[in-house]
Amino acid sequence: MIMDKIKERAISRSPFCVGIDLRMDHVPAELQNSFTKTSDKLVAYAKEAIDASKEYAACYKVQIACYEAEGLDGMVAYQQIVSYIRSIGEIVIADVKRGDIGSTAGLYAKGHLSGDFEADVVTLSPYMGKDAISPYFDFFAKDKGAFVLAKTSNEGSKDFQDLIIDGQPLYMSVLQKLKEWSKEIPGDYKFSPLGAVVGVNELKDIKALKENSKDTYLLIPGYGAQGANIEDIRALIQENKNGVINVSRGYTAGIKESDFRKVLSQRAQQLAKELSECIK
Ligand SMILES: O=c1ccn([C@@H]2O[C@H](COP(=O)(O)O)[C@@H](O)[C@H]2O)c(=O)[nH]1
Repeated sequence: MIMDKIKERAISRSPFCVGIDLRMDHVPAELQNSFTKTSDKLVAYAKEAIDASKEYAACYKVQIACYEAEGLDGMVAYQQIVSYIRSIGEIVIADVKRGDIGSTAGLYAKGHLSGDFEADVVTLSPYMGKDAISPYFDFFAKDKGAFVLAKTSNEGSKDFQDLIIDGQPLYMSVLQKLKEWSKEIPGDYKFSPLGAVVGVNELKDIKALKENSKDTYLLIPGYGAQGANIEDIRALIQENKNGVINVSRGYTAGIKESDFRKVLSQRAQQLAKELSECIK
């Protein structure tokens, strides 16, 4: 199943989850000048970034906000980038952070796990509870999955996620619910298709967190641009190597050199090397 596939690639390549979070000012001059349409510029740079990293990537994560911000043409780029990643046999996480009542969740599930915008995995918010998550289960039989926000990497994660309820932080209850709900998901897998997003930037009770995320596959954001380091991530990932690490801006942003292909390739290689330390 999907999380096991991501794990296999994390082991055989590296645990680098390549973030394709492109802003227009990330696109190098050569590509800016070669195309007129925003979508063509974004897709051209995305393909360069994907091709330069595919040897090392466990999976890709595409942040939909980057493309929504560019309007209709941005969404054309989003669609082409997501389908390009799948067309070359790579795994794509749609970072869409959805969460709504069941009937609406079913539509989001259909929209992002099939059809024009088909990805392999989506990110979801658990705030609205089980009926906002369970409509995605129907797609898990088709080798799809979801990463549910448990403890996010931003400072504001403490506002709600750290609230002590029944003697433990709320994010711990999210992890426990994911384990409970996973028992209802049929299929032959080691890691449930229901994974969790856990950032290490604002973590306190790592021991309890590890206890509650033993059998859950993790998507770990926050490395580099947001300040998380290798040691923090090493302390979170367990012996069963239960996680991938996302880097977005640290890979694609701020390349001024005309030889941007070389820089992408160097960065991909370097990030893969660094991040591999987290699962040694
Ligand atoms: O807790 C979270 C959940 C999601 N994100 C997303 O991950 C990337 C991080 O980008 P960087 O440039 O590597 O900081 C971005 O798409 C966020 O929306 C997160 O950072 N933290």
